[in-house]
Amino acid sequence: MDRRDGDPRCYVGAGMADPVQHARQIARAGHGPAAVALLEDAGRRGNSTAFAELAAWLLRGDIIPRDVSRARSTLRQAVEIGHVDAALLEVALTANGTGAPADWRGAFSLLAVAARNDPVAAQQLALVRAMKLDDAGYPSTAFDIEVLSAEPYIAVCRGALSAQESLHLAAIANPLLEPSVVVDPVTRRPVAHPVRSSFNATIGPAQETLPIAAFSRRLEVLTNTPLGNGEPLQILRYTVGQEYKLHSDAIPGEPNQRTVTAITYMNDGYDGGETYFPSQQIVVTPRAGDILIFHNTTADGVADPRSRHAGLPVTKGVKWIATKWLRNSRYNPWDS
Ligand SMILES: O=C(O)CCC(=O)C(=O)O
Ligand SMILES: [Fe+2]
Repeated sequence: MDRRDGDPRCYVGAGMADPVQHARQIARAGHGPAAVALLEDAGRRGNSTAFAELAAWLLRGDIIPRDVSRARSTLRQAVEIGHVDAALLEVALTANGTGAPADWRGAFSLLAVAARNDPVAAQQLALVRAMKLDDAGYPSTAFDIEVLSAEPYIAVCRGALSAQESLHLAAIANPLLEPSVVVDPVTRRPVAHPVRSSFNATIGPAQETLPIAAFSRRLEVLTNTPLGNGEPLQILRYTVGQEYKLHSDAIPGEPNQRTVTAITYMNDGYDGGETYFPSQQIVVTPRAGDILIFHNTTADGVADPRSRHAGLPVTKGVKWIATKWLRNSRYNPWDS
């Protein structure tokens, strides 16, 4: 590597071919402000990827300090000069209220604009158009809920996710799948553990497409829990032999407890994989589109051992679910 690689003066205005690569190099060498200046300059010259890259840095906060409202304005600049992925990211942040209040109608309009040129955006728009929603993206029709147990509360809502919506969730999650982890009770950090042998993907706020944002609002209604209390959606995939052994979704000693869980069965046609609550002797057989909702804590907020549950081993085929853990109070999804 050239000795001068770390010196920003060698790059700014040096006319090198790919300003994004150069900005990354400069940033890695510890010259964040020079890297930002390089991206801004390239963006102003019409390089939409440079603006999109800068917006990503501002959102992540790893290279330069996080600044979500500046990320939003930088993203706007990237979209204005035609960056298609930035357009979808802008939709996600507009709908979930990152850097500005959540604005469903604004997000829908942005997606409609993006859909004119981008088939991926067009497909997402068609999915949202097929939903029955109000002006804020909430379901405009009621869902029937079948209560399986009053105490602890365990209930099922049948047919609450369409096959197209399920495919969309799987398509977004598939490239993000990695071995599942659990929260370490001592360090509170995610760690691999034999209790949970599935693969999973976290759909963070930057990956939350408009169909997924609508789905989150549906879960808010079904769980009677504010949207802002939800952790990012987890998509889990279990192959033969994989399982989630008996556990509580509540986290020991956590002040902002996981009070409610919503598990959406994305497919069926596999063997095994039932969700089992031993203390209630309840076995829920997964059916594509059904949503299982249960409370993990008692009314006074402590972990309820009666809602301990397991995802039994899959014995044939592949099981896909979407799990939403909802907290007692607001949860910052960027913490995940
Ligand atoms: O796979 C299942 O049926 C249970 C999943 C589960 O317990 C969870 O995601 O918290
Ligand atoms: Fe669980």
